Amino acid sequence: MPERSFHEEVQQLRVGKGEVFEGEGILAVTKALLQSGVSYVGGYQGAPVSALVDVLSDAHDLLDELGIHLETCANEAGAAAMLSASINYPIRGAVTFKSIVGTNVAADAISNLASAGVVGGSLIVVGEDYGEGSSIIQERSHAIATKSQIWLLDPRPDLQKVVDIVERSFELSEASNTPVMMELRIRACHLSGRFEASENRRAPMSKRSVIESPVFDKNRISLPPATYVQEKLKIDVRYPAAVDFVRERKINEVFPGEFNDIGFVMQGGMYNHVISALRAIGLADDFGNSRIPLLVLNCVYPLVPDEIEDFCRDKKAVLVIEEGQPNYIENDIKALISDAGIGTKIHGKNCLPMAGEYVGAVLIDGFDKFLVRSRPSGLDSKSAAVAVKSFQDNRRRAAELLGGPLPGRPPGLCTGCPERPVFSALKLVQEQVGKVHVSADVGCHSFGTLEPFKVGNTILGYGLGLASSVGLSSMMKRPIVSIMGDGGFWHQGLTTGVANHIFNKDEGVLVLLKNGYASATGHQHIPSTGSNSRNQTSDMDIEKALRGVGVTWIETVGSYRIGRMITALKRAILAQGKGLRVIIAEGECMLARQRREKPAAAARVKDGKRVIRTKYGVDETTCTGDHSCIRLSGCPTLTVKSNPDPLRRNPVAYVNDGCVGCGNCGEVAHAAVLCPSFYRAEVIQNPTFLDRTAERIRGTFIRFMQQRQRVVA
Ligand SMILES: O=C(O)C(=O)Cc1c[nH]c2ccccc12
Repeated sequence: MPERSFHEEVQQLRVGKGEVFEGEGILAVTKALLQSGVSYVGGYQGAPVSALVDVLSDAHDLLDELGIHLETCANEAGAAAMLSASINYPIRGAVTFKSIVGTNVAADAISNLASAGVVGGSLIVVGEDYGEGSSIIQERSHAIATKSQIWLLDPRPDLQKVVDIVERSFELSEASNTPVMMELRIRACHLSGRFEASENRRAPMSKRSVIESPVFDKNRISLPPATYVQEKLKIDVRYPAAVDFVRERKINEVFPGEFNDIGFVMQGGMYNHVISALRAIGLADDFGNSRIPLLVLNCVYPLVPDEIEDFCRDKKAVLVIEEGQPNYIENDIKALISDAGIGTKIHGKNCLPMAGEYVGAVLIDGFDKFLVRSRPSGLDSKSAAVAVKSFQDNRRRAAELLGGPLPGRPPGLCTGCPERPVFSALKLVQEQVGKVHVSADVGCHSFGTLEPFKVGNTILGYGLGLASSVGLSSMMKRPIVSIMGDGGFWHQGLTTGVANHIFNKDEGVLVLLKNGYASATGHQHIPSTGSNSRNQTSDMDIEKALRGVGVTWIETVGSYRIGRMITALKRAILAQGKGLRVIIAEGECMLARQRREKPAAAARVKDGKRVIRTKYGVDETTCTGDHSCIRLSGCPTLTVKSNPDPLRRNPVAYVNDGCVGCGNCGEVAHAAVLCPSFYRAEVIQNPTFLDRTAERIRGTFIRFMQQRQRVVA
């Protein structure tokens, strides 16, 4: 089961016309898709739109009733390719994935789709994973839209607006025969709110109302000479049609203010941040009314020239608020204003930083710079400056009180994670065979590159650990050890990594971490889970797939068996000349396992049944306080506490109550011949008569021995 279940929330997707829908951004998007009459939906999970894929999966009964096909895709390329259904047929569809990395994976299909053009509305909902909460490369989706000439919507984060923009997207797509992309930033995906719903619409063509005969149109094939015509169509027909639609349907919004000789033009997605920053310096009220006129671009590509000109014409200065780089929108607006012969001074990245998320404090600094440069009439520049200064003083004071920067908190593996012992083993085996280059991959295991393991020299993309090793492997003295999760394996790694490695007869070691899910994105099911998102069993198996493409050297080791893992790694590393050696490290994701087992154990305890929980601990009198166990583990429950011995000052290691009893700390201590201070305890709830009797006997014996010790002492 994925990390979050939306079984209750999806009931709201049935609400009808005039009813109020309350919930999260991603649920609102789903409802808007149903109201738009889509025939098919799909996607590949990734922050911040993982939960959108989960919502669609949890809503599969309703989707079925409406005749909507749902596909949980192998990767983003597969998801984008689904939109081909709308090239020849007037059917609407939507797919979702994260950007920018997911959009990169999808780029081939997006280019082909954009060139062929569509007759049915096609929407790509991208999670714009940019800024301080992001997990990936800092790039924008804007370039993807402009280079393929597909339209980019960036709705103001308000659920009614988001729903409206989804519905308009399909109309825009159909009016301009072009797929549309809608970017949702991290915070917008998880924004809660309400909107007035309308009825879900059944599509005229769907799996409940099938297409009688296929359409063939050679002009829709992406091959020359059609591709030459398609490029001309993009420029001469589709682009102007999109501009007209955006203008006529008033996709962008103007909010008047009182200081009319200045204004802000912003990406729609920036609106909430801008308003709260303005409010903090007294330039917006508590209801979100700005005193500075605003042009909010819910469509950031294409721009509507006359809208921009009309907004700017009577103003002496305008600030463009555009997050990330390069400053595409600002440069386009400068060109438009210059071509129109308008004298307005356009500011942007000269006041705001070129890179990084525009959080409140960043915006306030930028507004300050803009107001100083533009000197709007009627605004008491002193009062704004005073507000800005008091805000900046507070920040400075907070920094002083902290006395220094806060310690960094790199992400790490969860308590009991089956990947931790594998990284401990990889660290330990290098003491025996020498240092190896480790080619890391995307997934939870990418945290193996950070403290305390620091195992992993490069990361090149999802499922690309093995593929990225082959440029270097023939030049390395020792084999490269590549890492791949089962998520990455099915997303990309089987073909680009494994098959290609065998085909080229490359040398190397692959450690395949099989935890059963796409864990980092929220435990979505993958072929090696054993069932799909609808819980239909699947009989797909990594080992069979490996053998199918010609891998013969395969060893499966339980993830927590560090001694065995070291032996297997050593064997694989030393088997030079044997091609690809694969070690499958098998151990279910502990987070998923705990989510399943904890409620079951709690229910058994409640029923009065006997339940045993294993917990590890450190004998504080034996611990020397050198903390080598912590350096080889990084388990969040393995921490320190004051040394109870008044003669020793080093804090001792300590296992807190979060321990799930995976046994890694003890195994590591044993494999590394570290120290004998780890013990394993069994915590018995609802003990039986036998348990109590055994406990009494043990207690009596221990007390007897302790008394003897005191006598001897
Ligand atoms: O969900 C995330 O944060 C990820 O980075 C995972 C991910 C999903 N699709 C991808 C495509 C390329 C690289 C990473 C991912």
